[in-house]
Amino acid sequence: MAVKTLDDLLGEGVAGRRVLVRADLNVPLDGSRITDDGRVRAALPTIRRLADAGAKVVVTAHLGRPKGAPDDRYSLRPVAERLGALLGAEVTLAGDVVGEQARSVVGGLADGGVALLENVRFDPRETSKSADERAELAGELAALTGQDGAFVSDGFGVVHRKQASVYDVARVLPAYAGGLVLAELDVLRTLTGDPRRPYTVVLGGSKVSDKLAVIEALLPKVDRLLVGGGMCFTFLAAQGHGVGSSLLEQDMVDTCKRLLAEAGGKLVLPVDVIAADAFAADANTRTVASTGIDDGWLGLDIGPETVKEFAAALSQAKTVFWNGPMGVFEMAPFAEGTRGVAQAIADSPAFSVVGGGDSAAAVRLLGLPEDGFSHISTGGGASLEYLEGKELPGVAVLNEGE
Ligand SMILES: Nc1ncnc2c1ncn2[C@@H]1O[C@H](COP(=O)(O)OP(=O)(O)O)[C@@H](O)[C@H]1O
Ligand SMILES: O=C(OP(=O)(O)O)[C@H](O)COP(=O)(O)O
Repeated sequence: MAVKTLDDLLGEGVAGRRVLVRADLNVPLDGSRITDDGRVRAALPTIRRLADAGAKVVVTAHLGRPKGAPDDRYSLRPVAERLGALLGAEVTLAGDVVGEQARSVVGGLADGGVALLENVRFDPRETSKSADERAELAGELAALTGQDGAFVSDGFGVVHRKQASVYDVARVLPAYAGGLVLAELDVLRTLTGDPRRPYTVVLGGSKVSDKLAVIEALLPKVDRLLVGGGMCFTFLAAQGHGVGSSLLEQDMVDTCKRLLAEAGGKLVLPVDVIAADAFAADANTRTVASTGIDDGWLGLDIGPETVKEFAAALSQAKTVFWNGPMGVFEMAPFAEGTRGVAQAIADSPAFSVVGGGDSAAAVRLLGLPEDGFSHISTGGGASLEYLEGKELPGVAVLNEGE
C-alpha cells in the first residue's frame, strides 16, 4: 500500500484535530543563538499548511545529543522563538516532553495554533534500544493528540533513526509523510538510479563512526570518494601515520585498513592539513603534511594542496554528493577547506546535492551561492543511508499502515 501523505490527511480534514508533527529542528547554536535556521525554515510549509487548515499542531523535535535528561544547553527555547517569528504566530514551548506541562500546553491549543514540546531526547526512552520503552513513550506522545489524532513525519534529517518520536509513534497513530520528507526522497532517488558519471562523493564532518559504516556500502557505487573533516584521521592512522590529538575512532582503525585495501585508488585522503595546538579559534596553527601530525597537535581543516586536489576531482564530476564539513568551519582559521570544496562544487556543472545540518549551514554561513547546488538537503546521515540503499526506519514504518 502506498504511503499516506500530508495531502491525504488534509483531504480527510484536520480542523479541530490535534496533529503531532515530527520535525528536525536540530539547528547549530552558539550558546543560545541560532547560527543557521535552515532546518526551521524547511519545517515551516508542513506546519503552516496544517495550521491554516485549522489543526492544533503539536511539534516534537530533538536538539543535539543530550544524555536522556533535561539539560538547559539543549533546550528548544530558542527554536520555539524562531519558529514563532517565522510563522508570525506565538509558538508555546512546553517545559517537558510528555508530562503535565505538555498536556496543559496541548490542551490549551486553539484551532490553527502551534505548540512545541521540549527536546524529546530529554526522555531516555526516545533513543532506548528497548522497543518496549520506546513504545511506551510513543504511546504517551500519541495520547497528547487525543481521540482523532494523527502523526505527520516531516523530520527528514532524523528518518534514519529508529527512535520513539520517529518510528514507534507512527505505529500507534495514523501516520502520514510530510512534504519535506517526500521532497527530499524525490531528489535523492535520482542519485540512486543511474547517476551520471563520474560520480564523486565528498565526506567529512565529525559523526565519524556513523559515516565509516556508510563508506563500505558506497564504495562500489561511486567513482571517487574524497574524505576530509574529522573523518580522515582514522584512515590516516590506518595508513600508519601519526595523527596527534585529532579526532580518531581507534576501534575503527582495522576497518579503515580493510576499506583502504578494497577501495584501490577510489578513496582519496588529504595530502596536507591545518594543524592547531588547541581546539580554539586563536590557537597556533601550521600547515603540515597529512603523513605527520605531531603529538599535542590536532588537524582541524584540510590544507590548501588538498583543496586543489579535491577541486580538480570535483571539476571532472558529473554527479556530486557532499556531506560533512572539511574542517571546523565555525572557526575562521579552519573554514577555508570547507569553503574551497563548496566553491568547487558550486562552480562545477555537475548535478550536486549537499546534505547535512552543518554542511548546509556552512554553505549559507560562508556566503556561498545556494543556487550553485542542485539541492541542499536537510539530512546528512539520512541522505547517506538512503544512498547506501539502507531502509530508513522512519520511512519504512509509513509503509506499514493498514
Ligand atoms: N577535523 C575536524 N575535527 C573536529 N571536528 C570537525 C573536523 N572537521 C569538521 N568537524 C566538525 O564536524 C561538524 C559537522 O559534522 P556532521 O554533523 O557529521 O556534519 P553534518 O551535520 O553536515 O552531517 C562541524 O561542527 C565541524 O566543526
Ligand atoms: O543533525 C542531524 O543529522 P546530520 O548531522 O547527519 O545532518 C539530525 O538532526 C540527526 O541527529 P543525530 O545524528 O543526533 O541523530
